Amino acid sequence: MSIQSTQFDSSAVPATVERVAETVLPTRHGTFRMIGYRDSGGTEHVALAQGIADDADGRTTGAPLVRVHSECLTGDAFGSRRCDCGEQLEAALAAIAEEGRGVVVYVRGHEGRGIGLLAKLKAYALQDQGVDTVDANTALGLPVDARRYDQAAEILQDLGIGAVRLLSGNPAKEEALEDLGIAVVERRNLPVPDRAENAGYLATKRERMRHDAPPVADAWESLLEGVAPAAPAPGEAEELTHRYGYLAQASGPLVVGQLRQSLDGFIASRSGDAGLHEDRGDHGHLQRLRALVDAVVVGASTVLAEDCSLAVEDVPGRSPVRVVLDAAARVGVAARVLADDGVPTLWIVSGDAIVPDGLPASVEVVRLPAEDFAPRRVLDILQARGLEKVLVEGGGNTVSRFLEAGVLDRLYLTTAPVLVGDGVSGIRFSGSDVLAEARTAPVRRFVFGLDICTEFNFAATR
Ligand SMILES: Nc1nc2c(ncn2[C@@H]2O[C@H](COP(=O)(O)OP(=O)(O)OP(=O)(O)O)[C@@H](O)[C@H]2O)c(=O)[nH]1
Ligand SMILES: [Zn+2]
Repeated sequence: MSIQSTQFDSSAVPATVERVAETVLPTRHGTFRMIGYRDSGGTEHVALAQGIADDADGRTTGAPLVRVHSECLTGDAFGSRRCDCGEQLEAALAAIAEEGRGVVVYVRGHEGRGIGLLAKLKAYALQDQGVDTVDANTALGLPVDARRYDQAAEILQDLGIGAVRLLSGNPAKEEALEDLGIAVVERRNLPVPDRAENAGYLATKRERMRHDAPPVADAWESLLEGVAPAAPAPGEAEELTHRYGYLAQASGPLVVGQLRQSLDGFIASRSGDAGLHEDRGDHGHLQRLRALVDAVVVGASTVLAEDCSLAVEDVPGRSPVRVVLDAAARVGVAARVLADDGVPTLWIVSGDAIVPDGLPASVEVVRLPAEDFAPRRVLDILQARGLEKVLVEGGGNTVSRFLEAGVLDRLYLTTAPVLVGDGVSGIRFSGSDVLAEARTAPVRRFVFGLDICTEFNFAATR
């Protein structure tokens, strides 16, 4: 059953609003005019406005952004994730501040779609037992939606607004305002991601209350914003969410290692020829890892062998801060990791290493005692700079040192389908005489072209 319209006949009792107070409200989205109203039933409402009532007669030109926001104590004040109200309110204030123009009409008395706070909590209790939001109201003998919009319309009229671009996913709001004489020239959904906790509620709003379906969000863009889509589309979106969701959403320190080596465990030939990495099946995977971390760590030998830039290429995303571990300062000024390309670099060298003059301002030289290049120490330096998510990218020696020090939360060990026989080692560490002590952890396995990647989840073993 689809609920076709609000069930309250708003023409029955006019809700005359009276302007009672006006002040300013500085918020994290900038300063708003705040205008307080009381309706004839005694309910108090507020409007937060920027840049309106701009013509000589105090009328508002054009059609500003307007959010008619239904009071929701749990979502707006407590940040509840049962609904999306709090995030919609934030997004509306942000959108208005960005245009420098618009209004949020905050409608009190709309709590619980007009049934009140405690009735909403009772409805939540029923939903905890599996009833959806529509049937929960009905089971309580209450209307599915009892909201009226005449106060909001009157407030808009008081602010000289006759036409709006409405920030809402609810067509019933648009219809109600149109009926009350406000022209809705456009209606758009606020870009608020679905959360695992509110996915069911939002799905019911869409299926049974005519709310707009969300725009098909680009899963990768959401991951870059630190949100794993709750219901990614099957295919690539689902794969990326499954593979990188933990990394995108992590808050706090997280250290990921990656290394690509030949099937027999080498990263280059005896003479240092690293040609096996020119055409890597896991190229996209490496780029995505870089895009999701704050900093990427490499050893000097890798920089000397490959002159890599460590930048994010071929996928959307920001390049991480580069961290070059180079006790003897062997990397030359011409190296791409030291280039002035908009990406900061921490060049970690020993106390007495000689560093050339004329480094770009984007390169910070950090000096450590030569005997103190321990992975833990390096991570502390990064953390002190707010670089929490770290990718240890190479080479074999560096990744092995971080592995042996027990600081890797995950390791992506990728094997290329070649046998090198003898050469520069990939993962090597002191190990144990007892095979039962061999390093292991829960694993996931990914196929990237002809490469096979094994992800060790060491964090899960701690
Ligand atoms: N009765 C009831 N009310 C709810 C529930 N979840 C949220 N609400 C209330 O619903 C109101 C917001 O309505 P929504 O349907 O989420 O959204 P909308 O305002 O119609 O549409 P948008 O403009 O897109 O936000 C707020 O007053 C909330 O308190 C619920 O499970 N039951
Ligand atoms: Zn809510």
